[in-house]
Parts: sequence; structure tokens; C-alpha cells
Amino acid sequence: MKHVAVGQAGGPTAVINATLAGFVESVKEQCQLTFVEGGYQGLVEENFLYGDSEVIDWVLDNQSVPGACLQSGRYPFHDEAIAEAVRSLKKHQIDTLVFIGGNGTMEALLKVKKEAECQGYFLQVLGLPKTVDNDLGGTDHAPGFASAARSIAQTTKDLSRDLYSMKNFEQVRVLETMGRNAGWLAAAAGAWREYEEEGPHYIALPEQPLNKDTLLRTVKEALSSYGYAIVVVSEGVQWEQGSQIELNQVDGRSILGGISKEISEFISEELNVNTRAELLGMNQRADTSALSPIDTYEAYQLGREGGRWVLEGYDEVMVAVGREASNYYTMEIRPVKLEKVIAEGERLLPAQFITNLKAYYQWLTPLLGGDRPSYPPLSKRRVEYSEH
Ligand SMILES: Nc1ncnc2c1ncn2[C@@H]1O[C@H](COP(=O)(O)OP(=O)(O)OP(=O)(O)O)[C@@H](O)[C@H]1O
Ligand SMILES: O=P(O)(O)OC[C@H]1O[C@](O)(CO)[C@@H](O)[C@@H]1O
Ligand SMILES: [Mg+2]
Repeated sequence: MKHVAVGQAGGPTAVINATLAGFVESVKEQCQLTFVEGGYQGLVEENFLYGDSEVIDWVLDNQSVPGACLQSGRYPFHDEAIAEAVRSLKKHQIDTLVFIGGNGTMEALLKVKKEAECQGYFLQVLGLPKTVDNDLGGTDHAPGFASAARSIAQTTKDLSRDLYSMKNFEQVRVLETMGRNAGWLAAAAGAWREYEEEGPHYIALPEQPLNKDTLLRTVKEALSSYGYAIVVVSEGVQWEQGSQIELNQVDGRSILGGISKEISEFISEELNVNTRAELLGMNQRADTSALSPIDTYEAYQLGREGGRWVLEGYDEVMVAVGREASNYYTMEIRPVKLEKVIAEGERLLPAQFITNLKAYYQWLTPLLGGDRPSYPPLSKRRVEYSEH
């Protein structure tokens, strides 16, 4: 019987536990399961949870719960720690390692595999994808992204109405999304825009340096046409000739955030209007009120398929989503070599979507789910009363 250890790493999502549940469902009868708590740190420190029926039931009970129920976290997984992780896998006679995560997680998984080879230990490894940023290579998209994108599309639409109500008091809001160096999430802010008047009126992506004149001109146009402006910026945006705003560094990883405040102050000073910066914050990746039904479904199915592949001996691959050419949306699940995933690096929003957001929204719409909200126009024209 295979002894499979499974863990979660990196930022959690609203559906990462659905992937875990799908995986566990498909292997629980045929494998011994060990759960790794706290991502790669848990491997090094042997934070293992024996998968008896009570623990398995608890994991399955978490299927629709946001956050990573095993705890994921970030941890400096340097070479010495990787060697230590392999020693603990050997010690517990774990022959298969499965991690659910993003690009960093996949890179770490392959490193563990190579280190096991160096130590003369055969270890089967398989990756299951997740990331809200959608910057993971080798797959059309990753579970977690669509729900976060839906949350942002809905929030932007709703905040348009909120700001429109208040335009005699404040005129511009700058909403900051996640995404690191990839603009998938920020661009999603406009997916549900129905009217010219509705925001976002400007979206700043990390793939394109932000030009001050273009920003001011677009905001001015929105102010003169509608009396208010919604600007959406990705946390990774930088000014032309500028650099990303880092809150601080943790273990060499830059913690982004804060560019919305700088942009908001700039607009306020230049245009003499009242502005406000809003960080959409961690809620984007935990928001179960905005779950995309297809995201939830795919997250679970990818986990299930991964379980089947483990039993069939697939090694050094990640379970990926392929999109079949069709009128609307058909997905297929296929294996992609971990090496290929890593070689792709950070998957940015492609140029053909940056220059044609309509095409991006066509690609995105099936992932968000069909039940998009529709609101009446922001205002009715004033009735002209005739004099008697
Ligand atoms: N290059 C690397 N070498 C060794 N270990 C790594 C590497 N990159 C990441 N890891 C390990 O994998 C963990 C998860 O990676 P990371 O924090 O980059 O998140 P991720 O999997 O990319 O997901 P997300 O970016 O969506 O939060 C890290 O905390 C670290 O323990
Ligand atoms: O501050 P941290 O830990 O890098 O976490 C936030 C990051 O995690 C992510 O949410 C991905 O999970 C990114 O969008 C964001 O940059
Ligand atoms: Mg990542």
C-alpha cells in the first residue's frame, strides 16, 4: 500500500480545501494517508497528522471552507531544510508526496524530488494547482483565481454605486487588488461593467509601467463625464521610471501593497479632488460569498484526478487545466511536467488581453459563472417639466 503525504503551501484560497477533499476522497481507501501541517515547514519539523478515519472526516468536512485547513504558510525552504525534509519522509516511510500550491510550491516539490534522488530514495511527487494570482504556468488557469476574480468584479461594480452616491463628497477611489507581477486579477475588475458610467474607468496593470499623463487624462475625462472615477490598480504596479512599493521584506520575499495610496494622493494633488485609496485586502482570496461555481467544481475534480494519477504512478507532474476550443467552455484535465511549469516562470497577463480587454472578459466569463448581476443604469435623465 502506498504511503502518501499531502500538504498545502503558499497563500490560501477559497477553494484550496476542495482540492484537498477531492484528492483524499479518491485515495483514502487505497493508500495510507499522512497530512503535513504548515506547508514545507511541516515536512522539516515532522508536523504530521496520521490519516485515520476521524482525521479524514475532518479534512472532508473542510471541503467548502476557505483558508488551508492543514495550514500552508510561507517558509524559507533552503537546501539544508530540503535535505532534512527528505530525511523525515524516509523516516516515516512516505513514498509519495503531494502538494497543493502555486509556482513556488511546484518549484519546491521538484527540489524535494531531486534531493530524494540524491539520497537514493525513490519518492513519487505530484502537484495540485492553486493560486488566486493566476500566475502559475502550464495550466489555462488555477483553482482559486476565478473566485477571487469574481469577488473583485462584484466589489468594483458595487463600489461604483457607492461612490456615485457620494460624489459631492469624494470623487475618486483607487482600489488595489492582489496579483503580484501579474494583472489577471486587476483586469478582472471590469468583467461585470455594464455601462460607460460604471467603473472601473481606469485599470493599472503591473505588466505596463504607469504613465502619469495617461492616468490623469482618463480620470479627468471620467470626472467631467460622470462626476466620479473608479481607478483599479494591481499591487505590483509601478510608475514609469519608478519601482514597486514594498511594505517590507520577509525572508527575501517582497511584501507588496500601498501603491493605491500613492496614486490616490497624486490624483488628489494634481486634480484638486477628494480621493480615497482602498486595499481590497486578503478578503479577495477568502471570500466565500463570491465563490465561482465552476471554480469550486474544478478545484475538487482536479484533486480527484490527482488521486487517480497517484495510484497509477504519475510522477513529477502537476495536474493542469486545458481549455478545449469550443463555443463556450470545455475543460480537460491533463498532466504537465513540473519542469515545464517551473520553466514558464510567472505567467503574466498576455499582451493580446492587455490590448483587448473584451477578449480577456470573453475568456474569463465562463470561469466567473453565468449568474452575473445586472443593475439598472446609474441615473435616469432628469424629467423636463414644461411651464403652464
Ligand atoms: N525556489 C524555491 N525553492 C525552495 N522552496 C521554495 C521555492 N519557492 C517556494 N518555495 C517553498 O514553497 C512555499 C510556497 O511558495 P510561495 O510562497 O512562493 O507560494 P506559491 O506556491 O507560489 O503560491 P502563491 O504565490 O499563490 O501564494 C514557500 O513558502 C517555500 O516554502
Ligand atoms: O504578503 P504575502 O504573503 O506575499 O501575501 C500576499 C500575496 O499572496 C497572494 O495573495 C497570493 O496568494 C498574492 O496576491 C499576494 O501578493
Ligand atoms: Mg506564487
